[in-house]
Order: sequence, then structure tokens, then C-alpha cells
Amino acid sequence: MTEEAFAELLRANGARVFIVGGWVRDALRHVRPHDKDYMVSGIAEADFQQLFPAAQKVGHGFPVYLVSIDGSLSEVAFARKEKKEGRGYRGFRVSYDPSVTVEEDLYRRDTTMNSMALELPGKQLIDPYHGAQDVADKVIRAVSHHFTEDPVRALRAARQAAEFGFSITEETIRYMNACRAELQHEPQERIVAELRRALQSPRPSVFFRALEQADILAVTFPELSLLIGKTQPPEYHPEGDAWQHTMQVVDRAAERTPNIAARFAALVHDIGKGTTPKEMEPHHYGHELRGLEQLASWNRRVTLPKDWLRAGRFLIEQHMRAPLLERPGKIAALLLLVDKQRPVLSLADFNAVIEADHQSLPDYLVHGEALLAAMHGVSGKDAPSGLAGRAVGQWLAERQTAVLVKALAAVRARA
Ligand SMILES: Nc1ccn([C@@H]2O[C@H](COP(=O)(O)OP(=O)(O)OP(=O)(O)O)[C@@H](O)[C@H]2O)c(=O)n1
Repeated sequence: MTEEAFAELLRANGARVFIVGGWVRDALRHVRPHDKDYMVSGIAEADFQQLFPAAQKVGHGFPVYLVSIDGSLSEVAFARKEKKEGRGYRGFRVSYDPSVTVEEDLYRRDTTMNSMALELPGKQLIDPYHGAQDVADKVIRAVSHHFTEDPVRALRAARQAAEFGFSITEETIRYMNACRAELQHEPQERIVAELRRALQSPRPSVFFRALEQADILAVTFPELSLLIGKTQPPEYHPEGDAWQHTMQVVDRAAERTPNIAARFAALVHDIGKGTTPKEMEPHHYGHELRGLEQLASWNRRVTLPKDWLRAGRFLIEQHMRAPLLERPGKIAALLLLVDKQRPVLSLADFNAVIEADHQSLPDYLVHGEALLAAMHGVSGKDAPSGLAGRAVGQWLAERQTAVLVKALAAVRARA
């Protein structure tokens, strides 16, 4: 059914119909809006079911229906009021009778930019909390103290700041801080989902810095929060401590690769510096090993996506040595090892993180694909017939190194 027919049918039965949430916000931001969510008020659930017998009921604790509108299945919710009664995002008493108004529904939402509606059919903007002005000013502002009723809103606000390049008001930062205690009991999947979206954003550091500003980094990402104040030799790190460095590296990685596992690897590459003994600072000898331990402990607390873990481990192990190799045998071995990380991590992804960290890239990584192609021209099948077992492996490694030396010399001659 068309949107027009859907709205007309409801209006003919005394209801009001609205487009709500992120679609309205994104339309005002002039970016391509995502899925449309609808809301209806002034109609009882039973009457709605009679009008749309094919609509599938979904939703936890309150009715949401899936209706096919303009060719896609859209969510249609009833205007509702919520009263927090228990812990977590499900601890609500909800009322959604036909008397609940659109303004009441918008009031229970997180931020002003997400609390606007367009009434159908004319798409008149309903904006009781001045979200349009905040979108124009690029400001994230909690609608009310109800913000704290769902603690994940603290992460949503930080993540949307990173996605949209918006700033967060002081008062909202305080509400984010007020979510601190409850955040410790949130399902980790919701936190990882927000982390994923933050890593997808153009500047992930905005997300982590907002959490730090609200003093909730230590409860959401304790391994990262340990990096704060960890000193580093200023001649190598004029940007400051291990936290400032990590924030720069994750942003530079986001400029260089869309691969989320690689961006995660950039985030955790120096995570071992968080547990460097105080007396060793500003040096961090052995931080690769401590980094693997920290990542493992993060993964015990939260099951991290397997590809993130694999990329994270690999970069923790390789980020110090990879750009500093001189011996051809080591360069050949590294390139072949990087090659084995596909499809989790391509050579380009690996290079993106190394360059984000060191702000330069050695020629053997810049031309790594060509060097690999040359090395792949040699196969164990070409080994002399007298060789077997490990001797074939050794012969292959030697041949591949010889090929690499030639190919690298050609690359360097052209430079
Ligand atoms: N914790 C939450 C989640 C959602 N919402 C409200 O529900 C709407 C729809 O939520 P959702 O689709 O999850 O997010 P969007 O804001 O539409 O967009 P995004 O994809 O950026 O999360 C939001 O706009 C907001 O009004 C809320 O108040 N609190």
C-alpha cells in the first residue's frame, strides 16, 4: 500500500499518523534518510488490527506492527508514554492507549534531534522540543531527565556526535554521567553495537572522547580508559599520552580504511600501554604482550566479533616491528603473513593502520601487493624432486626471498 493510502485509512478512522525518529532528523540534515518509522495516535490497538489484518506484530512490552508501505516493511508504533520502574532498558511501565498524544510520545525520547515528527499527509513538522534548531546548530541535547532511563542513550549520543560531527551540550553530558551506574548492568551486545557504529563513523575519537568527558569511559571501555595519563617519550609522541595517541591513530585509520576490523585494530594496537608498570614509563617495553592480555580480558568480559579479535591481535603483535624490517627474509615472511589475514584484513587495511600509527610506510609495504604477486610466482611444486617435507618449505622460503630481493630492487630503482 502507498504511504498516502495508509495514512488516509487511519485518518478516516479518527487516528493521526506521523513519520518519527531518525528519518525526520536525517531529512533535516539533508542526508539520505534511512528506514521510515511511523507512529499512530488516537486509535486503539484492536481497531488498528481490524484495519490491517495482515500486519505482523513485533516489539517488546509494547505493540509495534510491520506494515508494507511503499514496497518496504515499515515499523508502525502506537504513541506511548513510559514510566521507569525497574533496572535496564526493559524496566518500563508503558501506556499506549488512544489518548496518548504525539507530544507525550516525543517527550519520552532521547534527544531533541530524535524527537520530531512529520504529520501525514502534509508532512507538517511537529517539533515541541526545538530539534530542528539543534540540528541546524549541530547540537545534541537531551529532551529531559528521562534521557537516563535507558543508559545506552549515553552511548547513542556519543556515537551520533561522531557520526554527524555534532557537539553535546553540558547538561546532556551530565545526563550521560548519570547513566554510569546502570551502564555496568547493560547487555554487552548493546554496547558493542554502539561501538561498531562509532567505528563506522568518520571520526571515532569523538565517541570515546565524549564518553571520557562524561566520565563513563571506565565503565564502558575500561581497557581504553587505562591509557589515559600513560606517558610516552615526547620525542616520538609530541601528541601526549597513550590515550591521545590512540585517539589520533583510530581517526587516521578511519580516514584510510572502511574496514571496521582494521579500525578496531587501530583502536587496540597500543592497549598494552595501559598496564605498563609506572616505574617503566615513559617507555612501554613488552606492551605487545600486555596488549594481547588486555584484549583477551576485554574479550572475556564481552564476546567481541571474531574478525575484530583477529585483526586486533595481529596489529598488536606486528605494529612495532612491521615498519622497521631490513632483512629480506623477514620482509618476505611478514608479507606472506599479512597475506594470510585476508579476508579479515587486506594488505591495504594493514598498511592503513601501520601508516596511521607511524605516519609513514616503508616501501616494502607500499609495494606489498606487487612483491606478493612476484613471490606467488614460485610454488612448492617447483622444488627439486629430491626434496621432501620441511626441506620443501625451506627451499620455497629461500626462493621467495630471492624473488622478493629482485622485485624490491626493481621497485627501489624506479623510486
Ligand atoms: N535508546 C533509544 C533508542 C531510540 N530512541 C528513539 O527511537 C527512535 C528510533 O530509534 P532507532 O531507529 O534505533 O535510531 P535512529 O535515531 O532512528 O537512528 P540511528 O540509526 O542513528 O540509531 C530514535 O530516533 C529516538 O527517537 C530513544 O529515544 N532512545
